[in-house]
Amino acid sequence: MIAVRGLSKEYKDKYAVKNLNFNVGEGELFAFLGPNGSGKSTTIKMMLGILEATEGDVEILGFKADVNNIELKRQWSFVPDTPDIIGKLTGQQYLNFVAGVYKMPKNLFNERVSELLEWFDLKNDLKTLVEEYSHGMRQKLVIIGALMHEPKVIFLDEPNVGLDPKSTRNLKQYLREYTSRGNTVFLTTHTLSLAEEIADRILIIYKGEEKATGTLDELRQISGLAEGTLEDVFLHLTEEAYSDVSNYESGDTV
Ligand SMILES: Nc1ncnc2c1ncn2[C@@H]1O[C@H](COP(=O)(O)OP(=O)(O)OP(=O)(O)O)[C@@H](O)[C@H]1O
Repeated sequence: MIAVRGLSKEYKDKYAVKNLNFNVGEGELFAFLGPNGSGKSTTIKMMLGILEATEGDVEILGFKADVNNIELKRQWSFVPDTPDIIGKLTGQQYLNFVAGVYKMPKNLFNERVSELLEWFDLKNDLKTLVEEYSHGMRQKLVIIGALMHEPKVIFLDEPNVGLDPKSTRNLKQYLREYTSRGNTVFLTTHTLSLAEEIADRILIIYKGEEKATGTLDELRQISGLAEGTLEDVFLHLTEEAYSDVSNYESGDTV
């Protein structure tokens, strides 16, 4: 479903992402984790064809990533880390607009949207202007818009930011059911418990480079923490990122 080969991005003389290689299979929920600034957003943007790679290739559903490939775009969608929607639309108008872009038949649209509105508890807010929505409500509306045409592949960049506990739980359950129907999820999150709960495989990126990839059990083996949580494993594998703080001595200027 997704194949990434030798993917790199260089800014001036610094690599934001260096030589990433991985595959994500049909029906797989793949979590892409890393500390702040490790290269996650840069990688997603290159995977979607929004940002040009310095080196390497990405294939989604067998096609080279290209935002202008409309046929391919109907088969994937993207939930960005900030839910920017035109505020002057109501929730219903936004969903109608997205359905038009994806050319969804009306009865399929009605069926899917009412199901998703139940899942994400937004059905009483559709007549409200988006500019009056809270952050979490906007996030849920973007998620519904991205899921309603049931794309074969969905990319979610920190989708749970701003969601309340019930919505986060519903999102987790929905994504599991979604992959059980053969669809593929590519997820970034800083909420390691969420990834631990639902991911089939996990890639940890650090300073632009792959640190480890595998199931949680495989990551435990790689890190030598047989009983560790994903948080233990993650902090161990990205130790330098956190131990930098302990190198600070009083009297140092920052
Ligand atoms: N336009 C740019 N010009 C120069 N450097 C950039 C640019 N965009 C990103 N970077 C650098 O690339 C690196 C990776 O950034 P990126 O946004 O991909 O990280 P991230 O893992 O998504 O971080 P976060 O978890 O904070 O969202 C960082 O060092 C960042 O400063």
